[in-house]
Amino acid sequence: MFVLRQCLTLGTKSSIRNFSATTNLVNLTINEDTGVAIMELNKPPVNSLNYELLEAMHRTLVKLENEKCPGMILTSSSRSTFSAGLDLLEMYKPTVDKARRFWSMLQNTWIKLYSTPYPTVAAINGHSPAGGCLLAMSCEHRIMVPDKMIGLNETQLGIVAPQWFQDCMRNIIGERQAEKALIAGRMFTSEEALKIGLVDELATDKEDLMQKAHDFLDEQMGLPPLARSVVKVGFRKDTLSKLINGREADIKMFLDNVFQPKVQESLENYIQMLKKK
Ligand SMILES: CCCCCCCCCCCCC/C=C/C(=O)SCCNC(=O)CCNC(=O)[C@H](O)C(C)(C)COP(=O)(O)OP(=O)(O)OC[C@H]1O[C@@H](n2cnc3c(N)ncnc32)[C@H](O)[C@@H]1OP(=O)(O)O
Repeated sequence: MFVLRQCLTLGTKSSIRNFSATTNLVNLTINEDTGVAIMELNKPPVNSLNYELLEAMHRTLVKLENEKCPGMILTSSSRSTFSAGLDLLEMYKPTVDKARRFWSMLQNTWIKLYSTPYPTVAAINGHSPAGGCLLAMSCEHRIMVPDKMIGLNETQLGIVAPQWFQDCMRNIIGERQAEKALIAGRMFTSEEALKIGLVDELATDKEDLMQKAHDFLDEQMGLPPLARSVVKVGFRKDTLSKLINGREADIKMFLDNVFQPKVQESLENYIQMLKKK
């Protein structure tokens, strides 16, 4: 069961309720006046997406949906990184059961995030490679601080971004740009990402980032919510249905590939390179 611990109630002009999932991997703050939720990933040092973080995100998204959240900002407690993407240790020499459970939770979390009826904005306050970029792309709007990197870099690691990761990118930056970016496993600076439309706005610093995120939500929350969400989900339904109808095949793709000696070798070299940095 999703147990939430109420940590603090601030009686300021805009009352804010702070919650922490029992794991503390996700900090959830809800503004009592506006209902806007801030979901802050909190798995130091780089918010790598392991099973536990994905599960905490999933539970938080279910809670927000049940409570008819009007808008959500996704951000990170790390100073350097929004999310370093999938936790490489989840894919390095896992058991079959562990790998299956991990991939299935990744699917669950993405389906929930991509299909929220309420508006979502990624306040990207740090690097956002691979699975981190997927999270950002799953929100409706992306705002990023300068001088950070974002993109689907899987090819550079000797692995392949799954079809639904690729579809998310194609939906945002178009066929040609996505093809070039995915083949190269290209990481974009914040400024380059703005130029190709991978992010929508740049912010000067964290404060400006959060202000811009709230401004976006204010605008969206002024629209009739049902009409807004029908249009949103209509745009996303093909991408969603492809995964929802092909979940088992997607898990099989992951299991078939992740245990390939070449993939394991690439992962091992990459993990070692990161540790030596
Ligand atoms: C032959 C092919 C056939 C087909 C194959 C198909 C395969 C299909 C299956 C696979 C599909 C999977 C899709 C994958 C998606 C992903 O998301 S993979 C993850 C990609 N992520 C990255 O490349 C990011 C790697 N990290 C970084 O670049 C940097 O860490 C950073 C994010 C830019 C932050 O830099 P900095 O602040 O300098 O921190 P660091 O010192 O580098 O790191 C701190 C510690 O964190 C560890 N770490 C970093 N990233 C990860 C990670 N993703 N997972 C686990 N751990 C990570 C890093 O090792 C450091 O650890 P310590 O040294 O122990 O402190």
